[in-house]
Amino acid sequence: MTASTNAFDPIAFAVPREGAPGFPSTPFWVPTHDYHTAGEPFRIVPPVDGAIPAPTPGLTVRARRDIVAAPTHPVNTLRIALCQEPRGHADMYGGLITAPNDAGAHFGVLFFHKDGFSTACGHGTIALGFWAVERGIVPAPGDGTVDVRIDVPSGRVTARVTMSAGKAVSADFVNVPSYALATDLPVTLPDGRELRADIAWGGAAYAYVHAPDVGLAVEPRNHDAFVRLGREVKAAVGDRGRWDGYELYGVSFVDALEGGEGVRERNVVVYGDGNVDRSPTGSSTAARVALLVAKGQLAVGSGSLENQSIIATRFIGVADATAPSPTAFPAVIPRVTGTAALVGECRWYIDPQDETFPGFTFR
Ligand SMILES: O=C(O)[C@H]1NCC[C@@H]1O
Repeated sequence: MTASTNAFDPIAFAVPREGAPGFPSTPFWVPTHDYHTAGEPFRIVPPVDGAIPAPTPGLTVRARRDIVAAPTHPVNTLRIALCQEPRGHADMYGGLITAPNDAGAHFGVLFFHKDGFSTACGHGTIALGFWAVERGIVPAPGDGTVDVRIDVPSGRVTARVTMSAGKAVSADFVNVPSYALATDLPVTLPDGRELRADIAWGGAAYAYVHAPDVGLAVEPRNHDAFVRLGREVKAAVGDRGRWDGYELYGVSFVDALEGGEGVRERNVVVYGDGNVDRSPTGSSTAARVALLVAKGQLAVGSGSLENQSIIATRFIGVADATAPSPTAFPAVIPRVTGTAALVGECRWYIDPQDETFPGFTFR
């Protein structure tokens, strides 16, 4: 197998170009650094030469996202090749490192999953904090904290990495302003069942449903049922879940946990088209914090949300500050704490002549 590592530079493609070349017709290799955050995969595609690209004046990460999301765009084809089978699976997730909006951030990222490019990703931000200090992209002290500033489609976020004895041990995802969009919306499932949903924004819009209302415990054995219900709730919420030009991204099925300090919940988020988050979902935890503040169950600067995932990993969410709100509900700056870990370094061979190219999934 002979193929150049540098045959395809996806970052160079994430700019508007007249007559831009399409996807390469010959095979090439793509290196990735693969992490998990609370069990959720995060496949990082670093720049081909290792150096963070310089900003393109006037071109934001949000604009780059909208460019590469076009169905025939070569970076969209690369997303499918890296995310779907045979190199990934229906619940794979990752991020392609790109230029920041300006010199105020260390780098930008285009988040991707099996269905497209998302606007927000808390678990990915936490993984990127670990990646940036472990790769020396952002210098870190042996002990203490360091802020990794990252431009994402929803705005500028921070991964505040805590270091101990030279190792990254946890990271805070400090999000864009987050706020409730609606509470107690009636939702009718295809079988006629009536539910109530709250909607909130944490860089992406989420609907929150009580898991007991659909008769399911938030446990791995129920994941297929949650996939079906997630799709049904998303369709039933419809345009009522649209915000900032984007459709409802995910549905969180929430169960209250007994005892302990503060608010304790276990949830599973079904995002995109039926994708199951193994982590508690960072951006949804952030939106949930804002929702709990709106409902008087958390306060800015006091109290916390312990948010567990379907596999019982956890994030801790707090509201650090208030922010101007574009809705009738209060806006807050949420901070969500979790941990990530390297699981491998890969070198993927992409052959456009392969019979399964660019990829496939069963759902
Ligand atoms: O943690 C998060 O915010 C992301 N995890 C998968 C779905 C979301 O984008």
